[in-house]
Order: sequence, then C-alpha cells, then structure tokens
Amino acid sequence: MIKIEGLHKSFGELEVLKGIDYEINEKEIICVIGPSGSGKSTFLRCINMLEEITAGSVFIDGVKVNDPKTNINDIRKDVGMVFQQFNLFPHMKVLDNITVSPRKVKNMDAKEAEILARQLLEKVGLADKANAYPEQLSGGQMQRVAIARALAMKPRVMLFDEPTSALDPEMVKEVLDVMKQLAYEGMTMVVVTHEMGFAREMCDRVLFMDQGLLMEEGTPAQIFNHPNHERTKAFLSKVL
Ligand SMILES: Nc1ncnc2c1ncn2[C@@H]1O[C@H](COP(=O)(O)OP(=O)(O)OP(=O)(O)O)[C@@H](O)[C@H]1O
Repeated sequence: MIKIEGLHKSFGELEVLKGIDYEINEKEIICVIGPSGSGKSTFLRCINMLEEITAGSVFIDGVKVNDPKTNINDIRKDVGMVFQQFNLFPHMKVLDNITVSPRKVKNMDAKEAEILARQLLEKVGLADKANAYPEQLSGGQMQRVAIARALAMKPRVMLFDEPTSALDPEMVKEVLDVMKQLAYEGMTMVVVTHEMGFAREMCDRVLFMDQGLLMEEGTPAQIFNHPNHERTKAFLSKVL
C-alpha cells in the first residue's frame, strides 16, 4: 500500500533521512522507534508530503506522492495525521473542528458533516463535548478530538506522530485505547512512539531508526527480545 524507495531528506546541509526503503501493507500497524533526532517525525511527514522529499519516492497504492502531477489534496484525503500537540483550531467548537475539513475539502453538506462528526465523537468517547472549545478539554480529550478530526476525512492510512508525548501519564491510556480500537478495526497505521508497551502489544512491525537510517526492522518479538544491531540493543537498554 505504501512503498518508500530511497527516501532522502535534507534541511539545508543537514541530511536527516539517508536513504530509506520500506513497504507497508494494508491493515498493518507499524511503530517507528529510535533516539531523539533520528528522523522519525521527518520520515512520517515525508509520507504525506508535509515535508518536501529531497530524493527518492513515496508511493501510495502506486501513486507517487512526490510527483508534480499528483494532487496533494488527494494524498491528504487518504492519509490522516495526528500530531503531538493536537493542532486543533482554538477558536472553533469541537464539532466544527471535525466538520471543517470534510466540508471544505470534500464539499460535504453541513448536515451530513455534523452526523459524521457526532458519530466520530461517539467513537472516541466524547459525544458530550461537541459544543466545547478545545481550551475546555483535557489534553487526552483534545487528542481524541484530533483523532476524530483526522478520521472525518475517511483516510485509508493514519499517521501518528508521538500522539501521547504531550499528555500527562493518566491520559495516555485513553488515547492509546482509541488507537487500539482503530487497529482492531483494520486501519493501516504508522505510529512514531516512545510507548514501547503499545509497540510491543499492538504493532505488526517495529522500525528502529537511528541517524537517518532504518537500522533494523522486525516483529515486536524480534526487535524487543532479539535485536540484531548494537545500536538497537543500546537504545532498548535505555528505554525498556
Ligand atoms: N523543519 C526543519 N528544519 C531544520 N531542521 C529540522 C526540521 N525538522 C527537523 N529538523 C532536524 O532534523 C533532525 C531529525 O528531526 P526529527 O524531528 O525527524 O527527529 P525525531 O526522531 O522525530 O526526534 P524526536 O523523537 O525528538 O521527535 C533533527 O536534527 C531536527 O533538528
């Protein structure tokens, strides 16, 4: 479903991704782990062209995302993204945060968008918060709204960039539970995370990135119990 070929990304002189090849199949849950600054977020952001790709290619169902002929809006419809800092619109009520993209990008009519938003709020356990403003919500609730907002575009794949890193510990579980529900429903997901428990329990493949390279990948059992690479071992010895 997603094919990444020779992916390079530089910011000026700084080469952040140094040639990554990987394929992600439909319904797979991929967790990306690695030290701070290893390029995990950049890797994710290249998949939906939030970052311009310096060299190499990303294909989604055969469509090259970094082809000038590809409509970026089509990519954004297919690929939902959830950020560490929620990125909700502060001046909009929760309901409007969720309806705005389907209305603007997909021309969905107001009533249909509202029905969809209410269904999604139900799904993330926030049916009673439709009329609240983001500042009236906890961090965990804001992140669940952000997930609902991304789902409103009916994406085929969801990217999560450290979705629980900005949350107080007691709120982490409520967000991970929503993500687990999505995984059980068959959503394809790529998750940059420091939550090793989630990675171990939920994902099909773990990617260990270090210094802009995909150092090692495998099932959670392989990576967590029998890592091959010295750098993987060193990283896991610090975080497990
Ligand atoms: N827009 C940017 N301009 C310049 N440098 C950037 C930009 N975005 C990221 N970088 C640099 O790229 C490198 C990789 O950053 P990235 O955020 O992808 O790493 P990461 O593995 O996700 O780190 P963390 O776990 O701390 O979030 C870092 O050195 C970072 O400073």
